[in-house]
Amino acid sequence: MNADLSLYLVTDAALCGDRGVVETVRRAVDGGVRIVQLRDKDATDAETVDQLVALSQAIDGRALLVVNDRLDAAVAARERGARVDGVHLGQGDASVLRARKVLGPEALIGLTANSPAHLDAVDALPSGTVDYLGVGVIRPTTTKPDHPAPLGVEGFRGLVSRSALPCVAIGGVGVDDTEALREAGAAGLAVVSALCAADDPATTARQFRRRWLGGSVPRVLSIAGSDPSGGAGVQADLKSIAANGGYGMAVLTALTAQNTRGVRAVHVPPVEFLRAQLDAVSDDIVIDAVKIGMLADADVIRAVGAWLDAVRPPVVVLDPVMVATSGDRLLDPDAERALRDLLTLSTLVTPNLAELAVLAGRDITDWNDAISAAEQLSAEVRAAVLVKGGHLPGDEAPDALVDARRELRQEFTGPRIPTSNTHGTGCSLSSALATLLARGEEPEDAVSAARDWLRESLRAGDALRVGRGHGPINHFAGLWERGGAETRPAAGDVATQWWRGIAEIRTGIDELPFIRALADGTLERAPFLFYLAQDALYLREYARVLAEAARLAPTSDEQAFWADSAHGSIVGELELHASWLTPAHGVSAATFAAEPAPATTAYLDHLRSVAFGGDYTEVIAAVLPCFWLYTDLGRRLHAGELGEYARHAGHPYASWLATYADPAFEEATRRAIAYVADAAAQADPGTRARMRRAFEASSAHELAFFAAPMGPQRLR
Ligand SMILES: Nc1ncnc2c1ncn2[C@@H]1O[C@H](COP(=O)(O)OP(=O)(O)OP(=O)(O)O)[C@@H](O)[C@H]1O
Ligand SMILES: Cc1ncc(CO)c(N)n1
Ligand SMILES: [Mg+2]
Repeated sequence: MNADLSLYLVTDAALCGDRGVVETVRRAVDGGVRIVQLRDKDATDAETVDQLVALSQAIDGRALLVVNDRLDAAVAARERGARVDGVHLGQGDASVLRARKVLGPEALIGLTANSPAHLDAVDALPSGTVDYLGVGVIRPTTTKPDHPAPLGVEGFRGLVSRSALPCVAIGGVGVDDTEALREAGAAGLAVVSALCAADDPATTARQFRRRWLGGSVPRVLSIAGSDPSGGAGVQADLKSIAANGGYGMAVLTALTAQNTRGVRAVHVPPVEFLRAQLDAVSDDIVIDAVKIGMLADADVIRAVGAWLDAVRPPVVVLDPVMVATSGDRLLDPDAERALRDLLTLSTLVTPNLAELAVLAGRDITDWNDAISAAEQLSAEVRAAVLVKGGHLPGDEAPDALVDARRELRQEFTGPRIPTSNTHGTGCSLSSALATLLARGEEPEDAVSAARDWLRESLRAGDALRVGRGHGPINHFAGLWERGGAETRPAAGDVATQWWRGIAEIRTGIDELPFIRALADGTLERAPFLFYLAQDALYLREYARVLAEAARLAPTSDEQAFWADSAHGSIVGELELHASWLTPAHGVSAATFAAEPAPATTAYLDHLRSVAFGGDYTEVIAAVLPCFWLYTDLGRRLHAGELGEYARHAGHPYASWLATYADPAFEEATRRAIAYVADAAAQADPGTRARMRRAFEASSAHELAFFAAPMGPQRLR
């Protein structure tokens, strides 16, 4: 069996807690877990059968399901209609020979092995008895009380090198072990605590996936029609996949005779030949994502559906191509109905407005309508839906990502690019998304990165001069414009873009009563003290996050810089206490040692969750607004831009104002911006999108933090 063992979840009911095993598994599979092992030593056989039935429903074929030890329960669950793919057996459990006999040649059978003697015993079995080995434990772990001495990565490497079978590393495996274990020869990571006890198993699973695939190239298959003019169909898909860093493959559903002005003819090869293409790819190659485009007719749809059901790639992006940009129908009405069944096998569906109306079975008259139709469709087919606003009238080209299961509803807006060269935008977008999702990007980040890339490609389309109708986009604009293999934006452009992106937040800060009163000298003592006390609480924790940035820094310059900044924050915190806790100010220690306000807690939670994720680039993006917004505000206050009185020597808080207009602080901010912008410019598009999200979230928290001293919370 050509199973993808890369991310293997082993359940532990106690660690799943109130969320329960079923919900934990559902979310972990959403995030890219490829194989689930039900392991519950305390459950009775009858309970195990019930759990297998429930898990099989939650997994819904998206990952493999095996059970630890309980061969009879596996058989009984199969009799009740559950899809149980196999068993994992320990050295002391039922014989693997018996398991193979009972479950059949297609079943997945795993065996625990943690010594050379175990490996020799496996070698002595008839070939085809065992599919993979679980080798561990890697580190000491509490989830297996009777575990043997930990192997560590080197012990694992030694055992794996002697094994002819794929080996999954198990026992105390955390996200930070990913690269070392992959490099040591692991076929996958078996994870218990890190996933079962995660806040959100989907996010953690994606983290594992990103790290596992880090540096490697995702293998992305397009199942679509051919457009000989090269702007749409598999031709566009292969270009998009390549432009977004994937290895592209293509299975043809249909050949069209079309150009930039329209479709002249369609030829659909026999469906047996489609099946032969699909099997040829999946029999040999692990597929990280599938993009589905034009499907021609109901037979083709059913063949693709059956193949998907058997292979279950981790990411399926379905672009329900029904009508070409030229207006030509690309699917017959019978097939439009069959298509709905395929949606339930998808991760993400990307209809344009007309397609969404057909799929949701209702009229769509405006953008709000479109979003609610997308929500309805998402709930019905249990997939995320990206509704595309490319065909809306007006100056905006919005898209909206909705996922009813996650109650997610996020809009992406941007000015419409003035061009008629939009042939194949839908194909290109969906393949870019498949590629980014295959790398484990969060769906929101994938959409944001794919849109940035698409917009750049749309802007460069006119210069291609292909055809006299709706011409194609330039998929490689980013690559070619900057010469050679350089696909990266300039650091300066990143900084400008990010700063512009928070313009509304900056204006919001300027307009706060607190800032206005600070600028014109009318700020009262109570809100100012409230602010300072919260700031002292904030700075202490902020220093810890800066220290984490120092810990993760790739160069000693950066390490020293963040460590200095951490030091500066602690000193700042102490100075705040020292300068205001004086009889002259009449402030008691009790007033100053206030409880954190909700805005403070929210900001710190955000910073800590980014720091806990352990990605240097995101941590420095998250700490940047605290430098940048303060320097900017300090400079403008000092220059009297927000009110003349801020310059007055008699300003009640003059000494405090001076600290933020300090040239040394300004220099630190300049360096922080440079480190973050350089890192973002060099990062892959997904990382860049995550960095930007962390930056924007911190900026929004800054606004809320400044609002708190005079906000409704405070006045309550
Ligand atoms: N002129 C434009 N400016 C900016 N973005 C655009 C423009 N036209 C389309 N887009 C974007 O292109 C993507 C495809 O949207 P569209 O609604 O055109 O899909 P589609 O009709 O499926 O495309 P296709 O005709 O290629 O099948 C969306 O992200 C949309 O926002
Ligand atoms: C082959 C093919 N697939 C999709 C589209 C949608 O643009 C097209 N025009 N041609
Ligand atoms: Mg389309």
